[in-house]
Amino acid sequence: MTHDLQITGLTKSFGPNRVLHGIDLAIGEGEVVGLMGPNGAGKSTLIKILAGVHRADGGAIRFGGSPVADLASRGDVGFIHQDLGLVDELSIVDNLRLGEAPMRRLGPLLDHRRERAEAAAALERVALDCRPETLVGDLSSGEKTLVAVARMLARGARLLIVDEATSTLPPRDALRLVDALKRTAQEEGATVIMVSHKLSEILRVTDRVVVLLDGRLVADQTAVGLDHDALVRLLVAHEAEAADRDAAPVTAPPGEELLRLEAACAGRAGPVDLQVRAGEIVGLTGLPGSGLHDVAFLAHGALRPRSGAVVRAPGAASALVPPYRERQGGFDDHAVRDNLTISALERWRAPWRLLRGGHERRDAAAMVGRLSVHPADPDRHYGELSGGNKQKVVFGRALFRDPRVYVLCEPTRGVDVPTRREIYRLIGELRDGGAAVLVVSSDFEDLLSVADRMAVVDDGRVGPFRVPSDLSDTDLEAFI
Ligand SMILES: Nc1ncnc2c1ncn2[C@@H]1O[C@H](COP(=O)(O)OP(=O)(O)OP(=O)(O)O)[C@@H](O)[C@H]1O
Repeated sequence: MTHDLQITGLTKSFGPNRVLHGIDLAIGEGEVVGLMGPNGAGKSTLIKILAGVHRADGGAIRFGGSPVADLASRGDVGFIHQDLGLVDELSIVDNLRLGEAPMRRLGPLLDHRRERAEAAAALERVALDCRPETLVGDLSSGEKTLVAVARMLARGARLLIVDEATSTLPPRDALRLVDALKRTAQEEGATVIMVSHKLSEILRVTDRVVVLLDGRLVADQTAVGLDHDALVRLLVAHEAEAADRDAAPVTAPPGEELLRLEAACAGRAGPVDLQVRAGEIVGLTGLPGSGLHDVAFLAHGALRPRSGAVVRAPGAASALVPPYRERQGGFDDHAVRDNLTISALERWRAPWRLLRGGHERRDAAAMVGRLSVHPADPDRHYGELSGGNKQKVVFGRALFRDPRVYVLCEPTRGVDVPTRREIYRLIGELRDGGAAVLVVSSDFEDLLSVADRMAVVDDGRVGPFRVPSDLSDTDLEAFI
């Protein structure tokens, strides 16, 4: 059978909220299609309908010419989400075989040799140079994603649907993954649908770009000849502004020191020496496992130093945007408003400890507007927001605390292009308002856009600082 996918007139509402307005999309065998669009556009909802998590209200899905309700539990379709469904404590070969009948030689004798040989062949298909006996827990996040892809391919997947799997990966791992997907399409004729906000990935590997906006398909065009600016225009539907890298000029020299780490050690970080002054944005980048986020937790005070010291100027409070909004982000069953204001309730306290509910509501609504949270309804449950919109709420919560020190981990993870710019602008505003800002991001493009000086964290230590505008293309390649 063929493995082309045809979606016609697909609709979906959550309560009164229509999220997909009749999507028509046909994807041919062997195509690599980038599915893009702003936060809350309906991309994940579409993928979740294909995966059988949600049921469409109307429309039809045909796969290989036959009508299907969804593509769940089909061997020839593989879904890759951020949760890869791998078991860290098992080897690669055991993970590849998980849920399958063991290979046997004769009677009860197991054929481990054949299992290993097949695992090695599966790893070769995704260009992962690891021994099949390696424990999955010892792999980097990118390597784990490649194992998940290898498992799908080994089970006969011909259509791979990849939903923001690269947003938590460092650049080098993200490139390995998208290149592996491209190769399976080119060499094996597999079809790939890839949801991503990362323009460079989309431009690197896709044949075609499809854009969703407010639940409607607003653009569907070949990626051939598409460059960065044209893609941005397609996404933001207006003239591309100056390249992100040119943003945020330094306005005033930094002032007093607000945060200092002195040979501080905690978790995987240390010893770290670092100063951040008022009116300055300091950027740190690094690979997962480098201790990057532990430096952030130390700086914020979420990790106590086991040796050395973390010193903040008297009265200088700190706010943290944590790196993993799924686990550390917010309270799913509470309103967006509560999630925004919870860490700063003192702002709205009246005498006798009463909360000025009206002021709180008004300010939360203004923050929802300022960060373009979609839908713009502070009473909506946080758990109902799309991933990128959750990220905006977590950012807004830090802004409400209005501290003098900000520690922002992965501040743009999963956010769309216009919001990424808005967040860069806000970070610039914090600096210009006299805050000390530490941006900790495995996406070094964040730092190129906002940081006044930046360094790489490796093996828990902070390397030499560089000014982003002084970095040559060779320096940038070294970052990737
Ligand atoms: N379980 C749910 N209940 C109610 N509304 C929901 C639910 N899931 C999604 N929505 C709403 O559907 C809309 C589309 O969300 P979806 O997650 O599909 O967006 P997205 O394009 O994937 O965004 P992002 O880029 O931020 O991940 C949003 O307005 C979201 O609030």
